[in-house]
Amino acid sequence: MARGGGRGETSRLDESDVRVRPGKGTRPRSKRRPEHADATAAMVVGVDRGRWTCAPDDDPTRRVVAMRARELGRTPVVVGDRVGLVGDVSGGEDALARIVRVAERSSVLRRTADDTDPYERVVVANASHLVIVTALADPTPRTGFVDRALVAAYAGGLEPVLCLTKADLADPAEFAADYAALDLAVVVTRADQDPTALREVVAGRVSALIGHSGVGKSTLVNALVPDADRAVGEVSGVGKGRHTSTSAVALALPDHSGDGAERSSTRVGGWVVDTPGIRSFGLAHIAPDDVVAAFGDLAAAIEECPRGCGHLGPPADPECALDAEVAAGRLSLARLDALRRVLTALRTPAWET
Ligand SMILES: Nc1nc2c(ncn2[C@@H]2O[C@H](COP(=O)(O)OP(=O)(O)OP(=O)(O)O)[C@@H](O)[C@H]2O)c(=O)[nH]1
Ligand SMILES: [Zn+2]
Repeated sequence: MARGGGRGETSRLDESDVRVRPGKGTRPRSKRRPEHADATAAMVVGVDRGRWTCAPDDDPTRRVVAMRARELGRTPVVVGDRVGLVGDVSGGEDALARIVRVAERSSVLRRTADDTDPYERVVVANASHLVIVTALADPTPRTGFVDRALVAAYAGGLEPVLCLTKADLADPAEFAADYAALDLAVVVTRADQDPTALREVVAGRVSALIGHSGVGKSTLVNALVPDADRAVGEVSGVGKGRHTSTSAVALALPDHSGDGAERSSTRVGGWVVDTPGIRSFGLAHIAPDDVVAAFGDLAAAIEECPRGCGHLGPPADPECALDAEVAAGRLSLARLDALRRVLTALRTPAWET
């Protein structure tokens, strides 16, 4: 399921503190895995100044604050990471546990400050879906942002979902049509109606939500997570909103499995990771092949492309094998056009989107 920066290589691709040279893999750090057979399995739900807040699998409604065990060195630990905890995992007021293990990641959502930033930063690990939130109006939707988010999702092993908000202000048909050929789930929401379709997307899994300021992401998060209390319409950087508006946090969805009495008080119905800090994605470290690889059937086709093919077709890539796929009737032109528009985002600086 993991694609691109997925399983098996993520442990060496995710170093947030280390300079990453494009095109040259960093050496895998020798993993000293301490024998903490009794470690408590948990998921990281928040990070704040050297303290990680974790939700143990045996009771994900409990919150355990932990530090990183010294033997992990500077191994990055981010929201969504699956960790092993030892020490005081009671979750009591002054309790402090230690993270002794970080599992390999099945997906990574990365951001950089901009495309020239030499640092890659993983902000969310192990999310299966990336919900790209865009308003249909107020603010005007930007395909550039969506395309860059799609690249980040495909390359990081997340399944993208397009969430079009403020449907009371504009018709979603035209904007959605731009993406229809990508086989991507599109959900449409408006604040005066329950986001039922989105609930179904996020139920029982870990999803990351991203979107520009003002698109209505907090409104959605509050609808999905009744006690989330995300500040709506607050200007970032002012008062109480400031702290909550900068770092990713995983919020537990109510558990709707089983009915009534059967429902357990120690279960959650999935997680949504709100990412207020992410406004853009640095794509400098992503190759066109990483994106195409996310489209299973096309991965084999591009093996016929010349070396270094950017898959954009003529004039940039006149010998791209994807054109032959269209000619042979194995790929629709609409799908190829949509894919190429996303690939173009790789070549477009963030400030032009
Ligand atoms: N007309 C309309 N307005 C909406 C809808 N959803 C949210 N809004 C309004 O849009 C504004 C921004 O909504 P937020 O939920 O704060 O948006 P956000 O994306 O979280 O923005 P930040 O808090 O800046 O990150 C608020 O004034 C909301 O009331 C909608 O479906 N329709
Ligand atoms: Zn090609």
